[in-house]
Amino acid sequence: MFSLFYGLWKYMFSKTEFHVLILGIDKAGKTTLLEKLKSVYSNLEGLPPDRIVPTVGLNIGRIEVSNTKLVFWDLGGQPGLRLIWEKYYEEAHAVVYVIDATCPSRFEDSKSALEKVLRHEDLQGAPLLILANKQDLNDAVSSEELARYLDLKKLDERVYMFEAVSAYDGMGIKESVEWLVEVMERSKRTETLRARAGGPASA
Ligand SMILES: Nc1nc2c(ncn2[C@@H]2O[C@H](COP(=O)(O)OP(=O)(O)OP(=O)(O)O)[C@@H](O)[C@H]2O)c(=O)[nH]1
Ligand SMILES: [Mg+2]
Repeated sequence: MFSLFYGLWKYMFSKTEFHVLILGIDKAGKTTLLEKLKSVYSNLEGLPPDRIVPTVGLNIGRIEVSNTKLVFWDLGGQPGLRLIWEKYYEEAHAVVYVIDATCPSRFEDSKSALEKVLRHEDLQGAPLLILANKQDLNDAVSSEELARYLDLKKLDERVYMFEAVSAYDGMGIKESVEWLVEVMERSKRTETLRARAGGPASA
């Protein structure tokens, strides 16, 4: 009996936890963004940019926003490491796709890597936030320009947004996180993941 009440109590009062996958090609600024998120939303001081090295494994960052826990998974974007991305798709509630907005010569690479992500069936229905990063630099293209450059097809049914950010000065970070929380809370994808984990289909 106690365990039944405890289970119910835990279900009602424990905070929802969402998994957010941070993807993008190498040097887009994913890890710098993760460290910025930690600095903005937790007491922990994130690593300064000059101490961040290219990612080979997985970096994890946990933050809390109102009553919601977010767990960010940051993976390496070098070509040989992109094969690992799909191992994390099944458990992800949403995807943040980071693009270096100052580097048009790599937009094509970014676009094809993103299209491959979107084609994967394990990510069906996952909300997508595309970040035009490095806005602190003069030559960064805006989020609208980036959207035009990418000209993504296949976004039809997906909930998505483009946002201009800077992982250095924090521009656009709060708007991004607010959007993510809002869409994940009411996404069909979240219901599906909850049902798979054995919880009620909606809360
Ligand atoms: N000016 C500026 N530079 C940035 C910003 N974000 C990242 N950088 C720089 O871009 C470079 C790559 O940043 P990382 O965070 O390591 O990139 P990444 O996407 O994690 O790269 P991989 O781990 O190799 O996939 C570093 O020199 C960063 O300091 C930004 O918002 N503004
Ligand atoms: Mg990295």
